[in-house]
Order: sequence, then structure tokens, then C-alpha cells
Amino acid sequence: MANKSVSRIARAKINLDLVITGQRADGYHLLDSLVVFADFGDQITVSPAEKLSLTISGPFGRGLLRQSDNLVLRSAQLLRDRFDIRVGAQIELIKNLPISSGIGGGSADAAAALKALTELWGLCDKIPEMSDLPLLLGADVPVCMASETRRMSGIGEVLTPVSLKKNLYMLLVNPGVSVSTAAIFQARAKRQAPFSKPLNIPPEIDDLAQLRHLLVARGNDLQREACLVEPVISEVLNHLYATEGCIYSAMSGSGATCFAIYETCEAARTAEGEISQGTQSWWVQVMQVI
Ligand SMILES: C[C@](O)(CO)[C@H](O)COP(=O)(O)OP(=O)(O)OC[C@H]1O[C@@H](n2ccc(N)nc2=O)[C@H](O)[C@@H]1O
Ligand SMILES: Nc1ncnc2c1ncn2[C@@H]1O[C@H](COP(=O)(O)OP(=O)(O)OP(=O)(O)O)[C@@H](O)[C@H]1O
Repeated sequence: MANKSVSRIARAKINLDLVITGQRADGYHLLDSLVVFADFGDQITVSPAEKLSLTISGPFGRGLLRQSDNLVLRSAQLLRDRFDIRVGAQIELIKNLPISSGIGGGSADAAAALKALTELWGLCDKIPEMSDLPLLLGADVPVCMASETRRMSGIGEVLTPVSLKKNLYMLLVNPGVSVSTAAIFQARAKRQAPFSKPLNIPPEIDDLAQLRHLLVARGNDLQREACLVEPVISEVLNHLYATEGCIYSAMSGSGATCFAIYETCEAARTAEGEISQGTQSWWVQVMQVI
């Protein structure tokens, strides 16, 4: 057991596209998605303690304070049960990512907690015995364990590396509405929307023109439902498309966060300024894909 604190960044996850290719008998949907990770996120720090405890702070911390079922504590409990761990941990979560926003904050926290506690509790040699745990915590947790660019399929557990050869600068915009992932999937199933065919994604993407071509062909199959539930998402997309230098824009995951891709960091920062004027309540964040 480590006697020092261990910290991990729980990076924001962005689905650049998301096609739904089928549905399993248990209701879960089969997906195909190109997923990237941001150079920022929540922060998890775990320290030695007799009991398990969680403190939450940060700009979006208040949204979680009254909720007993935090994914970070579920990760810790799962790990303790699996390896019969008798000690606890003091866990600090700094919540920088909006809640229920399609950028996987909870999943990233769960993955970061698993990694940090594995180190704190001296379980690194047991990693091969914990490969099933991420999916037990959520469909996005396996890709958040990788925390770098992947093609994600199955219900989220089949991961293939994809190499982006060009730096990617993006702007993330969330209009301040929480969207339930389950509700958006259910709305799509209720409409009996047809399933999409997975389109080829090459193992290497050389430039932004090639990336744009791929994304335009695939899109996000949850975007239509999310825009019906929260029409402000269409407004966000219209704003992003209108920014100077926007190469491509779409919604991430089940929403409501949308992204736009730019060639340079300066272009993303200029767009940030444009969007922030007159939309003060929206969360706007420039990021680089790691
Ligand atoms: C939309 C995505 O964010 C894309 O990355 C993920 O597929 C969602 O991942 P997540 O939030 O970790 O999802 P979970 O917490 O496992 O599931 C929430 C709900 O979404 C639906 N769900 C989720 C994932 C999936 N492949 N099919 C589904 O139908 C299920 O109704 C489930 O009850
Ligand atoms: N540490 C956590 N951070 C955020 N949400 C959490 C956490 N623990 C539990 N939750 C709950 O998980 C649900 C999903 O939250 P999250 O912010 O991960 O959604 P999301 O960004 O839409 O995720 P995804 O893109 O994976 O669908 C919310 O109902 C939230 O209350």
C-alpha cells in the first residue's frame, strides 16, 4: 500500500461521431464511435485512510453533493470487494466537467478512481484480474480507462487504436441543460429509427480533410433525439457552425455538449470569444486532443 497520495486527471471524452448499429436483447445498443480525449478534465486524488470517504469541490461539484450513488465510490467499493481490501481511502474529486453532458465526466471519474486506487492499495500486479470491472461501472468506462483516441464498438467495450496524425483543436459548448443518456436511447428506440451500417475508419487519419470526410459520412445518431428533447442544442450547433474557421461541428455522446474543430488553437480561441458574447450562461471550453 502506498503511503502517499495518488492523483489522476479524469479527461473529458468526446464522441466525434456515433453510429448505432443494433440493439442487444437486454436493451443496450451496439455502437460504433470515434472517441478522443481532452487535455483537461476532473481531478481525482486518493490518500491513505481507514475508512472510505469522498469530498467534492470544483465548478460543477454542487450538482453531485446531494447524490449518494457517486461513480467514484462505486469504483472504490467494486475494487475493495473484488480483492477483499480492508482499508479505506480519502478521495477528493474536483468536478470541472458539467454533469450529464455527453462528455463522460462520471465515466472518466470512475476510470481515474480505479487507476488511482489500484496504485494506492498496491494492486498493480492484480490488473489482469480486474479487466471486467470498467464495463460493470458503465458503457463509457472502458474507453475512459484507455483515455486516448479509440474506435469504440460493441456497447462500448471493444476498443481499437486510431492514430490522429494532426493536432486537433476544439471548442466545447454546453448550454447548461442536463441530458439523460438512457432517455435519449429510449426515445430513439421508441421511434424505431433504423440502425446504421458501421463505415470504415482507417487506423491512421492523416489530416483534417480526411477526418472531416469521415465524420460527415457518419454523424451522431443520437443528435436528432437530443435536439428534440432540448432544442437549445440546435441553437448551440448553429452558433458553432457560424464561427470563423469551423471545420466540423456536432454533438458529443447523448448531449448536450457540442464541439467544433479548428485548424489552430488561435482559431478555437477566436471562436470561444465569438460564442461567449451574449451567451454568458453557456459553458465554453477550448481544448486540444491529447
Ligand atoms: C452515449 C455514450 O456516451 C457514447 O459514448 C455511451 O454509450 C453512454 O455510456 P454511459 O453513460 O457509460 O452509459 P451507461 O451508464 O452504461 O448506460 C446508461 C443508459 O444508456 C443506455 N445505453 C448505454 C450504452 C449503450 N451502448 N447502449 C445503451 O442503450 C442504456 O439505456 C443505459 O441504461
Ligand atoms: N462522479 C460523477 N460525475 C458525474 N456524474 C456522476 C458521477 N457519479 C455519478 N454520476 C451520475 O451519472 C450520471 C451521468 O453523468 P455523466 O456526467 O457521466 O454523464 P454524461 O457526460 O452524459 O456521460 P456519457 O457521455 O458517458 O453518457 C448522472 O446522473 C450523474 O448524476
